[in-house]
Amino acid sequence: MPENATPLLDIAGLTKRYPTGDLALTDVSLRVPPGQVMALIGPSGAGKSTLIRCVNRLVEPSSGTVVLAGEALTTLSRGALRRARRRMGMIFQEYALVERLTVMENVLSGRLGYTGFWASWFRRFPRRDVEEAFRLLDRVGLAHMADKRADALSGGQRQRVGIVRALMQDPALLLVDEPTASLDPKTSRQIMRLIVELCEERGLAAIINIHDVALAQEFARRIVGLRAGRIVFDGGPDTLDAAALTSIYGEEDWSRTIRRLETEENVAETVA
Ligand SMILES: Nc1ncnc2c1ncn2[C@@H]1O[C@H](COP(=O)(O)OP(=O)(O)OP(=O)(O)O)[C@@H](O)[C@H]1O
Repeated sequence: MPENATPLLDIAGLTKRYPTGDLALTDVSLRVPPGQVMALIGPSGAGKSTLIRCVNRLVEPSSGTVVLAGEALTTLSRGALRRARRRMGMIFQEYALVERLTVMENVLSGRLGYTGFWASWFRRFPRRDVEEAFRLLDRVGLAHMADKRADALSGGQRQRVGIVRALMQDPALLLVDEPTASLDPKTSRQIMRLIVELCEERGLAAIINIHDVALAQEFARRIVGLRAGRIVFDGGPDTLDAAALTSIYGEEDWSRTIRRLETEENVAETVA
């Protein structure tokens, strides 16, 4: 990013110490320009989830600042934070769908930050929200599942619903926490491809916490490596070589990990 470009997200000097004494993040600074899809990698316990959750204050930072589109999130009151969170769509590993509700109801719950509580309670969503939900479900190949209960879906389908629900918020930034952790390799690639395509289509930035280095390399334009709560790598996917991987994960034989992926799959071909 050019020095003078205004970032969408500007994290400066972020430190998080949990009440248990665990120091999860130390002085992390990171700027994400609009529309950039960034992968966050690092060993277990490096602080990836903590960093993502400090951005929308699901976890309260101990010190440092998080600024989204010019607004300092770290000092917002509860009400103001609730409004600011509309601009950040969160996608979780475990889908976090309400099992007994339909796909459509789960998707529309993405509008809860906009629709009043009682209107939501009585499921009175504006017509344009319902239309947008159908459009997005169609985009991810799930329009025919709108009336199915969430507990009838496969893992890949659930993650697609989670993605659509996050998009219903009309966010500027997606915070994605291990989106493929419970999925098979083929479905994982389809989900990553879908997230990246949707970000491109909608000019969305994303921070994707992902364990799979090959997937990160294939789909993200920028890779940030965390180790023990500090950023130790920040560069393009092509610069993630054995030395960089060693700095993130420690000594290991990386020759198999950094092989190029051989096959291209067509995400449109199957709805997982
Ligand atoms: N709620 C919590 N209370 C206390 N310590 C925590 C809490 N959550 C995380 N930690 C600690 O903070 C550090 C970073 O954890 P975090 O979950 O952010 O790492 P991670 O890189 O996302 O790991 P993983 O890849 O295994 O999910 C770890 O030492 C962890 O034990």
